[in-house]
Parts: sequence; structure tokens; C-alpha cells
Amino acid sequence: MSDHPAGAFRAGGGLGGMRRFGSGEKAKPASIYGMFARIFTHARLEWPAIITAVVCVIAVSLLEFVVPQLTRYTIDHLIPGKRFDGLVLIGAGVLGAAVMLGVLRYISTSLMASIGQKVLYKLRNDLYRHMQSLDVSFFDRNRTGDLMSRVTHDVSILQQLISSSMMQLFTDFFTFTAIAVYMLWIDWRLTLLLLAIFPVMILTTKLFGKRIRASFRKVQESIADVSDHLQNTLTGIRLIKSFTAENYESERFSHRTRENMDANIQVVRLRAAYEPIIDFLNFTGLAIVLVFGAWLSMKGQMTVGTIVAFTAYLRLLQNPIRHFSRVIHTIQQSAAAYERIMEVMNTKADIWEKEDAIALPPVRGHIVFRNVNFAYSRELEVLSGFNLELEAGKVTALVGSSGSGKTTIAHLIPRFYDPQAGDITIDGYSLKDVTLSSLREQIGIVSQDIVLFNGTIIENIRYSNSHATEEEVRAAAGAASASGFIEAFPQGYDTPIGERGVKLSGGQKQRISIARAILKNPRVIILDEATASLDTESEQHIQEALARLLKGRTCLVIAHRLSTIQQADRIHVLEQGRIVESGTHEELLRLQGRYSRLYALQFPQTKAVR
Ligand SMILES: Nc1ncnc2c1ncn2[C@@H]1O[C@H](COP(=O)(O)OP(=O)(O)OP(=O)(O)O)[C@@H](O)[C@H]1O
Repeated sequence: MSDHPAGAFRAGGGLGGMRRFGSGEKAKPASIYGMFARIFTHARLEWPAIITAVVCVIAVSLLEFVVPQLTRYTIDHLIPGKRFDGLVLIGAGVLGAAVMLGVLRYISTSLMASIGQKVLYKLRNDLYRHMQSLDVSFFDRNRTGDLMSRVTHDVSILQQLISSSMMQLFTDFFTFTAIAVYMLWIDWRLTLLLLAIFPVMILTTKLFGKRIRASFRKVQESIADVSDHLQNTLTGIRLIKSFTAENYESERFSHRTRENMDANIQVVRLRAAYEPIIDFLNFTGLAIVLVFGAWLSMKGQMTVGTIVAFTAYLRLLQNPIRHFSRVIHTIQQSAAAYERIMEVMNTKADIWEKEDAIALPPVRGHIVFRNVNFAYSRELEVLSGFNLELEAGKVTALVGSSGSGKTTIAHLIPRFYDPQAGDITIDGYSLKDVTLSSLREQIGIVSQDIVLFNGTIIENIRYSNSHATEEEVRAAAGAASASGFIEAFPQGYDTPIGERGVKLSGGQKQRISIARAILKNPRVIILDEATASLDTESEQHIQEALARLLKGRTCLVIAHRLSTIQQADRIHVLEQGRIVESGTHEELLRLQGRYSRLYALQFPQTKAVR
């Protein structure tokens, strides 16, 4: 049994220009509270570390509070009283506080950084697992590079928020409240005057926050574009070279990176405008303390030490605001990233299992399509009232012109897509009533787009059955006529095949994919154009391998090349989603209809003989 049956079926690539999330309906901005709530849900198991970090942070705030008190005491009491003995204690007190601050900050920062990493680890894995659970149509709609950048770049942005900015926010909130209360207690008039500036600051922050977040969204989308372009062009490098399209691609790349640069410049401009406004408001606070404090002092209502302490507290009070102007940058950047992550997390799979889905018992492989309607989108109906029967243990072939719906029919059997109407059954079980894994474990697909992973030959063959022994792998490779060329490699089965199997020839890749299917030993085989574009010798090897693969199983063979399906038990000719002719090769030739015309096109000489 396969550990990861879905992986073997996953068709790569996406269709550009189709609807994907964010392009149809406008994505609802995710709430910042929602973001924090989710982060806390992920972080809750780390509560001992969180509590320790919070205690450290509170201690930092208290120490910060003590230092201005030492200044005040020095100015108001030690200097006027010429108490030289007290200076040593004050010096030691300030240095001691500095050392303690350093230690406490080290503990809280390193704890929060490791919590951030753990949350990130969980979030990234959840996202990946969720993506894997989505169906093929999701991957049709979305660009690979864009999805990659959500899992890598967007998740990393959240890490910065968790490990540094969130703690900073908490520290600032605590310091701000403690100091505001203390200042109110010392002189409520001066403090209220100061606090009057804060609503202006909050409003400015809100106004800028919205714009900064929108710009960050653009930055992240442009990164996704860059990553998508890279993914497409690096995997298609041979095509680019064959069309000498290097300059064209470099220009397209530069266009995308320019969009990224422009979006970043927009963010920088917004920040550059925001920070001076906040600084101006901070200076207004300082002016108020100086002018009003000096006035009170001249009237004998306030000591000089209090004014000095007040300016120090003012700085501490303004620090959170100044930090906030920086943290807001991270928060808005994270919110934009979080939105993009949640778009994936909130996407529900179109293909799902019923709650009471049963495990499909080992089947014989009798498959029936009854009145099936299927469309990829509203505009394009591929199958309408479609009926088809695949007899158990027999080879059924589908032929027909390009776009007539052959691959679509094949993809409905492992439930890559679900029909909008009608039913498909296997041994009488409706596909919708059985679990996806029990269904897919009994189906093997060998397609013309062979997907091999970077790894060794044995790893690729074993992908369909991770428990297979080495002997079983060798036997499968033998049956797939692959052992000859594999053993000829100096490293044999341990030969690395490179990304997507680039180090192998087309025919070799095909035989490895057949070996992989044989090792899976499924009841049902779907063969999509497996012999396209091969030389005669390779094709002969492959035909032998295929004959062994198909033997005794229910097979659906999709072939353009009629030579490959002459032995099929039944051939259906498909036109625009309808079966127009059915029979064996000889019967269909005798009909002198669509099939015989297709055959004559492919084999003009044979036709002449007949
Ligand atoms: N993932 C998809 N999303 C939207 N439309 C699709 C998708 N796959 C196929 N189609 C459309 O559905 C129709 C049937 O395509 P299908 O691939 O089943 O034809 P086919 O007979 O297998 O063609 P070929 O022999 O060229 O592979 C075509 O019009 C095609 O454009």
C-alpha cells in the first residue's frame, strides 16, 4: 500500500490567466486581531516560555522606570545637599540597572525568537498540509510560484512579527500604561496636556497604516510574480534556449522586479512621510513639558529634578509611539502576508469525502459512467449525459481528436475532479461514497507528462510503494524493461536522476514511470499517451513493458497513435465529449466511419492495402 498515493497522481503546472483567489472576488482584508488570535493559538503550548518572557519584559519596564528616579533624586537631593557619599550608590545603581536590563532583554529576546520559530514551523507545515489536501482544480487556478512564495516568503514575514515585534508591542504597552499613571500622579495637568497629542498620533498611524498595508500587499504580490516567473523559466530553460528567448525572458523578469522595486519605493515613501510627523508630535510634547514645567517651576510649584525626570519619562512614554511607528510597519507587512496565507487556508477542497465514506474493498475494476455531466467552467461543458463502461480486467481505449475530452474522462476516475451531474461507479460503489485514499490506491496512472522527483532511481520507483523491498523494485524494473539500462549505470539503482529526471532519456523516464506503476500493483490502470514521441526501439521496449503492466487489470488507454491500441478489447471514438463509435479495431475499420478515417490518416499505406 502506498503511503502517499495522492503524490503519485499530482499533475504539475497551472493554467495561466484562469480565475484564482484574489482575482475573482476581492479578498476580504484579514483582521489584525484574527492574525494575533491565530498566532496565540499556535503559541499556546509554549506558555512557560511566554510567561518567562513576559515577566522579563515587566522587569525591564520597572527598571526603566527606576533610572529616571535616580536622576531625579540626584538633582533634587544629592546635589543641593552636597552628599558625595550617595554618588557611588547612584553610579552603582545605574550600572546595576543597565546590567540587569541587558540580561533580561537577552532572555526575553531569545525566548521570543524561539517561540517565533516554533509558531512559524507549525504554520508553514499547516499551510503545506492544507495545500496538499486541495484538489487538482485549485492547482489549475493558481500559479505555482505564487503558492511557493506564500509558503516561504509570507510565512517568514510573520516570524519577524512574532519574535521581535509582538514582544516590543507588549513591552511598550506595559511601559506606556505604567508611566502614564505615574505621571498623572506626579502632575496630572502636565500629563493631560501631553496625552492630548496621542489621539492625533493614533489617527495619523491609522491613516498611514492602511496605505502601508496596501503597499505591502503589492510588494508581496510582486514577489510572488517574480517567484512564478523564476519557477516557469528555470524549469523551461531548454525551451527558452531553443527559441533564443533569453533576452525576452530577461526583460520580462526585469519588468517584474521593477514592479517589486516600485512597490517597495512606495512603502519607503509612506514610512518616510509618517515618521517625521510622529517625531514632530513628539517634539510638541517636549515643548509642552519644557514650557509648562519651567513655568510651574518658576512659580515654585515643581522642582527642577521633577522636570528632568518628566522629560525622561516623556521619552519613555514616547518610545512606545516611536517604536509603534516601526512596529506598525511589521504589523502591516505581516497582515498583508497573513491575508495571503489565509486565502489558501480558507480555500475548501472541491473534492471531499463524505463523513460516512467507506474504504473501498479490493475491486475487480468494473467502472461505469452514468449520465455524467462535467464542465471545468460554466462556459465550457466537456461531457454531457456521458455514458461509458470499462469492463473489469479488459483494455478499453479512447481515441478521438484533440480536446474531445479523453483526459478529462480519465481524470474523473481517481476523482481529480467531480462531475456536476450523474454518477461514476467502480464495482457498483459510487466514487463519492468511498474514501479517496482507498480509491486512489487501486488506480495507477502512467501519463505522457512523466513526473519524476529529484532523487535516485530506486527512490523514484519506490514512490508508489515505500514498503517495497529491493527485490520487488528490481522485479518491477525488470517487468518494465528498465533493469537493463538501470544496471548499466555505474551507480545502478542509486543513480541520481536530476531534477524532473533530466539525466534520463524520454524512453528511460517512461520505463521508470511504468516500473513505478507496476510496483504499486493497482487494479485499474490509466494510460495516457504513454508511447508518444519515442523511437522505434524504445517504443518496442515500452510496448513490452506496457503489455506486462496492463495484463489482467482494468485499463483505460488514451492514445492518439492507433498502433498502440489495436489489441484493445474495446475502442471508443470520442468527438466533443460524445462516443460516436465503439467496437474492436477490426469492427471499427469495417464500419468505415470516423475511426477508419483516423486510421487511414495515420497509416495511409495500410489503408491502400486494405
Ligand atoms: N484543467 C482544465 N481547466 C479548464 N479546461 C480544461 C482543463 N483541461 C482540459 N480542459 C478543456 O477541456 C476540453 C477537453 O480536454 P481534454 O484534455 O479532456 O481533451 P483530450 O481529448 O484529452 O485532448 P488531447 O488529446 O489533446 O490531450 C478541452 O476543451 C480543454 O481545453
